[in-house]
Amino acid sequence: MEKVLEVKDLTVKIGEKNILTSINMTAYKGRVLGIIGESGSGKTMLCHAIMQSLPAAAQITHGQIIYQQENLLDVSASKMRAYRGRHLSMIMQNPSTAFDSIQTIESHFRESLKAHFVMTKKEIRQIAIDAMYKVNLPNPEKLLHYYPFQLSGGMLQRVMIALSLAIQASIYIADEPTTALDTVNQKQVLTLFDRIRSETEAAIILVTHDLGVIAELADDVAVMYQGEIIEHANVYDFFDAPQHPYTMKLLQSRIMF
Ligand SMILES: Nc1ncnc2c1ncn2[C@@H]1O[C@H](COP(=O)(O)OP(=O)(O)OP(=O)(O)O)[C@@H](O)[C@H]1O
Repeated sequence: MEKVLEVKDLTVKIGEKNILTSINMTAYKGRVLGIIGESGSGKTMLCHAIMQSLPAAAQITHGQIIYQQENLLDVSASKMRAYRGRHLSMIMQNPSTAFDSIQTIESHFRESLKAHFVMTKKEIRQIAIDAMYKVNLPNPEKLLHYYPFQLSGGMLQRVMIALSLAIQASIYIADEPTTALDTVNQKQVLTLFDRIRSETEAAIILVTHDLGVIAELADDVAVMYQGEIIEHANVYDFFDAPQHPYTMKLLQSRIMF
C-alpha cells in the first residue's frame, strides 16, 4: 500500500482547549479512509487542518502533515494554495456554499483549471464535459451554461466531484458529502466515490457519522472521540475485532438500532 498523506502527532488548539490531540492517521493510494465519530469529535476540524483552512482562532501547536515527502505545515502560503486546488480537493457537506452564484458552471471549470494548467477554452470545455459525463450528469454540454442555483443539491455535489476529477486531484477530502442529499442522490454519490477509488489513483478521506457508509465504502477506518483518534484499523478489524470500548459501544448501538 502506498501512502499518500500522513498526519503525525497533530495537535490543534482554540485558546487553551485542545480541539485535536496527537492525531496520527494515514491515507493510502486507491483506498477510502472513513473517519467516524460523534458530533463535535473533531472530524471537520481535522479536514480543515489538512487543507490548512482552519478558523482563524485555531492554532496548530504540534505535528506534521506529510504529502509527497513534504510537511505541508512548512510550505509557503502560495505553494499551499497551489496544492489545495490541484492536489487536495475538499468536497463539502453543502455544495451550494462552494459555488459562486453569478458564475456559470463552465466558468467554475475554467477558473479551477486555468489556475493550474495552461489550456485553451476548447480544451477546458472538453475536460469539463468528460468529467461531468463521468459523474453521470445528464447533458453536460447544456449544463456548462447553467448557474449553480439552477441545479439541485445532488447535481451540484456531482459537479463539485467533477471539478476534482478534472484537475486529477490526488486526495479527495469529503466531509459528510451525502448528508444534505436525498436517498437516491446519496447512493449515486457513494457509487461515484467507489468508482473514483477504482479508476483513479486517488486517496479518499470520507467523513461520516453513518456506519452503513463505512461498511459500504471504507477500506480503513479512523474513529474519533473528543478530538482524538481512538482506533485506526482496516474495515474488517473495525467491525470484527474492535479494540476500543467506545468503538464497541458504537457498533453495539447500531445493532440495537
Ligand atoms: N469556528 C470554531 N470556533 C471555535 N470552536 C470550534 C469552531 N469550529 C468547531 N469548533 C469546536 O471544535 C470541536 C470539533 O468540532 P468539529 O466541527 O470538528 O466536529 P465534528 O466531529 O465535525 O462534528 P459534526 O459531526 O457535528 O460536524 C468542537 O468542540 C467544536 O465546538
